[in-house]
Amino acid sequence: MHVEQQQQTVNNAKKADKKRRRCLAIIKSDCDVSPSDTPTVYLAILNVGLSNGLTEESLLEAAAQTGGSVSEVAMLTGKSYCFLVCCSLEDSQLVYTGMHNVSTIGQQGAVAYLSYVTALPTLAGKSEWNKPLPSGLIVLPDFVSDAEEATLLRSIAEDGRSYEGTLKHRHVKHFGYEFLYGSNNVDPTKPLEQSVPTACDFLWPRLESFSSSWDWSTPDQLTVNEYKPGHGIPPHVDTHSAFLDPILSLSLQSDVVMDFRRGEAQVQVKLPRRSLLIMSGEARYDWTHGIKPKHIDVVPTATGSLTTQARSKRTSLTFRRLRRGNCNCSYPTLCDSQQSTVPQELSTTLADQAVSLEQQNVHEVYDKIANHFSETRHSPWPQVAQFLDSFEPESVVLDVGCGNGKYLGCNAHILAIGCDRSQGLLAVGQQKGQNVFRCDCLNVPVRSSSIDGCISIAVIHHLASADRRLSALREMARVLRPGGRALVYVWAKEQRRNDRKSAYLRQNKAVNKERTTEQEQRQKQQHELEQRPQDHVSLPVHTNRTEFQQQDVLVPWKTKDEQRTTFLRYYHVFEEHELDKLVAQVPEVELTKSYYDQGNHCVIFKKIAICTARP
Ligand SMILES: O=C(O)CCC(=O)C(=O)O
Ligand SMILES: [Fe+2]
Repeated sequence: MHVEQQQQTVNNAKKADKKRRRCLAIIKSDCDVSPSDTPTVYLAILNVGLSNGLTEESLLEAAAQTGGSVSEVAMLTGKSYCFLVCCSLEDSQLVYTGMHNVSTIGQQGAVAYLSYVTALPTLAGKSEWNKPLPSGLIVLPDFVSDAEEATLLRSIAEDGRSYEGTLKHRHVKHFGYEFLYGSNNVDPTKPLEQSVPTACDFLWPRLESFSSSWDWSTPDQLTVNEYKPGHGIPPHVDTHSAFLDPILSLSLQSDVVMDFRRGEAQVQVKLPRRSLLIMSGEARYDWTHGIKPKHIDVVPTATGSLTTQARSKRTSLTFRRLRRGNCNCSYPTLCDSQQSTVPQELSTTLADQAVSLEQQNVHEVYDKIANHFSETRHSPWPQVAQFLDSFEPESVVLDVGCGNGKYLGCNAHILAIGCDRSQGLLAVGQQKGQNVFRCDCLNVPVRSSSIDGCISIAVIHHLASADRRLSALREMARVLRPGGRALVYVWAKEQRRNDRKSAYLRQNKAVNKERTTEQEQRQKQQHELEQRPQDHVSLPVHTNRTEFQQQDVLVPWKTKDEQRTTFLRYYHVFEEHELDKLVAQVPEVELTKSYYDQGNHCVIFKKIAICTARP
């Protein structure tokens, strides 16, 4: 190493040390946490936290890259630090060396400084445990004895005729009816040969005293889940139309912590070994439940402090009764029987109202938000830039729906022209001297078969009917010369691939949440009401940074000015292969590539060189 480089490394370490000391002083005064000179399983992550855009997911991702296992994350509202509990001292050391003064995390990519600390702050996570339980949720401790636990486990293990399967994170077995994970439902016409084992019968009389709150009837379906330490179950609601209320879950062999969520609210519930969980009413219908895939849980002690608890193998018995019909609960949000409009009807209504809906909730909105929107759109997506680079010099390439024209300067060797509906967005490009003109993507004033290439990035998902989306593709096909190529991006309904969230989902919710005061929240709701399509079909307003529940939605855009007005933009988010199928309906082109890129479905197609000579 050169002397200069050595000097730089030393300086860098000194600087990091100084910053770390400053951060440690803050956590000492904020929450009385002291550093430890020797390794502990508790790590303070300094300089990054909820206040500068760090998410639990991105922190866990960075920690996982060091090879060390983490059992708990404690994020503190409004703080630029947070804490990790590692599974062992070795894990803690791996995370420490892998991340200290190395990892740049959080929304602004700040460097993380790490320090071992003697304990978690008492306030961290503790408030998690002081929340009221979701209404309708009951945990009955010691519902079965040790001996009964053993009997139940034996009877379940002995049964060879039940339906078994292994999911990614756990082993399952069904009695009475098979739960089909593909459709998240049961087939009531196909009872299994083996019904719920009679060895479970002693449980039902014990429930009599509670049954006044529900229409109690003996369960006819049992799902046995076996979790090894580190296994979990993703947050879900048991399909409303599949099962009645309540749902019971008996925990055997190990304690575990279950997370209940409703919107932004999250409640952790400890399920002790041999306890019975009853989910009824709101807890059954309106909250999701799930178990994080961890080895160790952080749980409250009798004295109210927090401690860690290693999981062992856990077997849960979930007892349910089939519904056989539609659900008419009063919690429509998660109810599969009560989705706001039947999709077929909705698409017909949308088609009828497409022009005015697009006018009000696309064109007018983009004209109003043009400047702010443009500020947030500067870096070209790499695969789009790569497509533009694949054209020969002097090629003519049209960007349909070019917005602020960020792709027009990507390849200096081609002639890039752009068009857009929004005058406001075009003005941004015009100021930069770009070749842009105003038109609708359904009527592009360009001669047929005249250009070499086309791109259309995040445009046709703003068209409110399948016919109109198809027409936009036809228009691109028309203007391409034979052999010309087009690239189209649309937003995907699915914002997660291979267990990885798209950038859209990964962006921190906490930051936005913190900025939203109650007054702003009220204002937002007011604006949303004003911006809702007045004479239009009622579309759901999507919650940003969450998965899409429907394909046709209104997505809020909040301006940055003092008013912080919320505008609603109409989107049709695409299912997998939906775009491919549209392309297949355009006879002049062939699909050359179809892929998924960061929450978007993307296609490349080519105009076929049709022989037009007649005999
Ligand atoms: O393991 C548990 O207690 C819950 C299982 C569960 O939620 C399910 O199978 O739907
Ligand atoms: Fe469940």
